[in-house]
Amino acid sequence: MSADAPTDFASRHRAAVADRGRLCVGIDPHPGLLDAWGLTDDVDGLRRFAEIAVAALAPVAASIKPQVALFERFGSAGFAVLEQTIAGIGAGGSLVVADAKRGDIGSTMDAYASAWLRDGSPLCSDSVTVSPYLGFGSLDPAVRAAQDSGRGVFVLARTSNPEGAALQTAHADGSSVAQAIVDAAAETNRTGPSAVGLVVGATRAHGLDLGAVGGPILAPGVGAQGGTAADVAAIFAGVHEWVLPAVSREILRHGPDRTALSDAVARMRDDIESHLRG
Ligand SMILES: O=c1ccn([C@@H]2O[C@H](COP(=O)(O)O)[C@@H](O)[C@H]2O)c(=O)[nH]1
Repeated sequence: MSADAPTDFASRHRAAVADRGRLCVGIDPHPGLLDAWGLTDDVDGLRRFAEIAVAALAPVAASIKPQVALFERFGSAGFAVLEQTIAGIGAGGSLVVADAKRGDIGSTMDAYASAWLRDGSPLCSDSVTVSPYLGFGSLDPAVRAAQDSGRGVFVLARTSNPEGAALQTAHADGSSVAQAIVDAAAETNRTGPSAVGLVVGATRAHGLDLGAVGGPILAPGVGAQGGTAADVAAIFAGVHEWVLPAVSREILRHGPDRTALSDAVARMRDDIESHLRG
């Protein structure tokens, strides 16, 4: 790294967590949540939902994860709201995890890297979720863009949904598919700026050796999917310094009242911190 290279993503993540605690709050504007917040299931409702969520969450959460699919369902107007949401999260002091789960051949992956990780793009975020199932090496353009800019990628390794197990726990060359992804992430972080995080669900034991990863581990599945703070502590024993639990519906159900939303963040964060320290 040159002297003027940006701070790497892992360091930025650690600073955010030291300041605000280990929690990534999702902005997932599901139709049912729009309704529960008294909003219409259209782009006006989406915009209002996102504005309220950003105002309540961005000043308090270490990271915020907009679920891209729930903006994308409104087409270009939804993407315009997503752009405003990403800008608002950054202005509020949270790191943005764009949950877009992108993955393609390398040449196309380069375009995804430009969209989500390069300066000047209206969707540019601090990090983006990516799928390694076209081969870990296909992610290289995104990894390089992240390394060059102090941004990050979160690579799906062992997802929180039950359907993931058949593929991710399959064995090849003496290792599970998920472990091979973890090892590739660890090697990438060992040999360059630490820009690669993992997605490992907090819903069940993963059976992975995560000790060498050297980057944040985004752990969705707490709350609506059944995972608890105690599960996070148990499932991620040995890597507590890196785990970043991700919670969407369990926080958002407290809206639209902003104080209730930010109080829910504080309760969840404190519950997780007390289990991880205990
Ligand atoms: O393995 C994964 C990867 C991503 N997700 C995403 O996280 C949130 C979870 O929402 P909850 O309301 O807290 O259940 C959602 O955006 C998923 O797409 C995941 O759940 N599992």
